[in-house]
Amino acid sequence: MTNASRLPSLGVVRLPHSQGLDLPTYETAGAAGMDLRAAVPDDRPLILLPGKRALVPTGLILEIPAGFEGQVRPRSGLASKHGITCLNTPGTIDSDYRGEVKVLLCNLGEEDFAVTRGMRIAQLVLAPVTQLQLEERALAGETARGAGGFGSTGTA
Ligand SMILES: O=c1ccn([C@H]2C[C@H](O)[C@@H](COP(=O)(O)OP(=O)(O)OP(=O)(O)O)O2)c(=O)[nH]1
Repeated sequence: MTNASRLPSLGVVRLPHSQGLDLPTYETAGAAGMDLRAAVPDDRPLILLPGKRALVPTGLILEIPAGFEGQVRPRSGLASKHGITCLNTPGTIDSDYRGEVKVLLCNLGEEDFAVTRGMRIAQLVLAPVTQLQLEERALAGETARGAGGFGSTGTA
């Protein structure tokens, strides 16, 4: 049995505008994220002006197994070379979401950036999530930290 066949499966549906594009892929054996591709038209790249944002279609619907989420994260190369990031990073893909996965790209660089068809624009990390039940209490239990936070332990 290979490693891949032991993994829980991630369902994927290709919408018409992503036909012909490669599915998201783990680029290396140990990659945490699979790269998501832009499903923009071949003849109409999306031009992202400096300081602007755009919801970029992937043309994919995912069926993430219950107990997991998808995190849409920026690619560090695009960020360091062009200032391209995901505005809402990490974007959350809920396991019960059945709409098209989109990537909220933002151009923090100084130059126009062209998003072309098939460009690997972000990465999807699947992660386990836990839901807990909220239980209202009159007082919070005591701890050594108490209400200290936001730098209360210093930096040295
Ligand atoms: O980068 C993202 C973030 C979210 N989504 C989709 C999947 C997610 O399950 C849904 C809702 O996302 P979220 O909960 O972050 O958005 P919201 O603003 O709280 O909207 P809602 O009221 O629909 O939950 O939108 C994306 O396609 N890309």
